[in-house]
Amino acid sequence: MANQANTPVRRALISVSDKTGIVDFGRALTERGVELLSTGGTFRLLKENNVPVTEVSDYTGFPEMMDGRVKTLHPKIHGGILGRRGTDDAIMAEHGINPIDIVVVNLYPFEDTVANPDCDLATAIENIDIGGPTMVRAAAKNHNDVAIVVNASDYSRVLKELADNDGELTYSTRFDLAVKAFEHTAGYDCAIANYLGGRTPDNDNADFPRTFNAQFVKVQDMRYGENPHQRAAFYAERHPKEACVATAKQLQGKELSYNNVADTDAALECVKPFADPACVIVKHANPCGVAIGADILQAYDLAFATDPTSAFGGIIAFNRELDAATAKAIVDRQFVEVIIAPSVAPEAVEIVAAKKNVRLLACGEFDGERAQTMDYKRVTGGLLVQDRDLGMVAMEDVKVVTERQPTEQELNDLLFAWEVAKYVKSNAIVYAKAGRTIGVGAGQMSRVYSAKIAGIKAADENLEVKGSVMASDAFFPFRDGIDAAAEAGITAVIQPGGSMRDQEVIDAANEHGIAMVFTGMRHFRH
Ligand SMILES: NC(=O)c1ncn([C@@H]2O[C@H](COP(=O)(O)O)[C@@H](O)[C@H]2O)c1NC=O
Repeated sequence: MANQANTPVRRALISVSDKTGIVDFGRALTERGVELLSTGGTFRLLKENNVPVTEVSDYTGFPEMMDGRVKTLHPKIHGGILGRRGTDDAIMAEHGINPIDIVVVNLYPFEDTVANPDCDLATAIENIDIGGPTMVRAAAKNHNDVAIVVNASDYSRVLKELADNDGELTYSTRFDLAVKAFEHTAGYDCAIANYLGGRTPDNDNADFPRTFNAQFVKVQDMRYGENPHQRAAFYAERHPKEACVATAKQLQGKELSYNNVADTDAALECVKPFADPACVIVKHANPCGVAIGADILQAYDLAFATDPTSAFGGIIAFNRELDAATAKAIVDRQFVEVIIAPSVAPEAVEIVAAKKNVRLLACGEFDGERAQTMDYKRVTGGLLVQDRDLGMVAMEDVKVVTERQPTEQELNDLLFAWEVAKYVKSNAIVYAKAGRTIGVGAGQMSRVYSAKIAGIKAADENLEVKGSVMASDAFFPFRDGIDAAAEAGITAVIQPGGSMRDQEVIDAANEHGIAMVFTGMRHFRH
């Protein structure tokens, strides 16, 4: 039966690696009359700061030994934590075990240790905390009577509650702290299993451990998933390494939906690599308009003009602060689900407020630097794990394979189109001219149809394909794609190359006077 009553805090065990705030917290506990027990380093720090404290070894009668491998692993400690008040009182008294009412522990910094490329196995193993998680789990299990604090950010909350409740903690706080504690040790064990599981005789592959252990933290429950009959929630990494939708600040608007999150991610990822002011408009995970400009207003106008039909209800991402003029252009012109930018000018916030449902997000600055994290894709019964596609060719990496060299303008447009194609679902064909998309063909099962669709869309919006360049996310298996491009007026092509029939494709380009470059890198996206 859960003990829903408040429980008094009379004795604390404090053993922390990260000693941030511990002196103040320990002192505040003693000022409430709480008796402190503490391990070597923590004990010394508290004592140096004149906080009354007893060393665990004095209490147990056993010294810390084996270079700290055994400090708190003693029945007088674990009995004091695990003993059920009211049930185990007699046995505790018989063995001189005093109840410990609050455990304050954070663990050896295993993840930080192994993040150092010079860390060897012996160092990693010494940084696997044993006594700490044992106490954390014991206290969390016995949350009926004991509180467990694993994070310095909870010190003030605990002190406030003790002050408000005459030195007692409520059941809901103890339960919440206990769940946090199990989440903490679960994450800790994930890191250990991943590290060691990438170094076994049968799996010497540090980046792909024998079991895949990950921890994500819930950001929000969602009304539904991709469709209304699917349940959904959004989870984030504990420490995302770059600006992203998971940590973006929502300044206004309705709650983000499942599809909003997915599409906002697609838009933000696509806009990040551009150095010039850029705008990406995404619909159903594909960019339907992308442009760079002198400023983001010009970029937005050009991106919108690619495909105003699809931009309706789209997601718009920028790589510069959203200013008032651009905000006004958007809200005056179109229905938009989400706008995301590194920051939003106060006047722009006011302008978007006129459309109260529009979700407005500020994700923080990004400078083109991307973290090499993993991408996951669920399949029935399994999980595909791969590097994020951060590969990108530079101007000097591309190889001209045709008789005609691309002009400087064509080369700039080719690289622009190539950058966009990377974020278009395969088969991806992008027509571009002067730093803007002219037509996007996405997600077709044959490359030639993606090219046809890019052309149809451009024609529908009265955009002239003639004089544009074309990017293809993978090689052309036959010359038909080049023939179709020539007919549409494409003057230059960028593609990975590598087809059995590359020569046939090059010959076709030469026949049409098209300049073609190979990147040697493919960008499928499914
Ligand atoms: N071995 C033990 O019995 C043990 N008991 C507590 N610890 C850890 O020792 C650290 C604190 O040590 P110190 O107070 O000596 O700086 C904490 O991270 C705590 O989780 C232990 N260390 C590792 O297992």
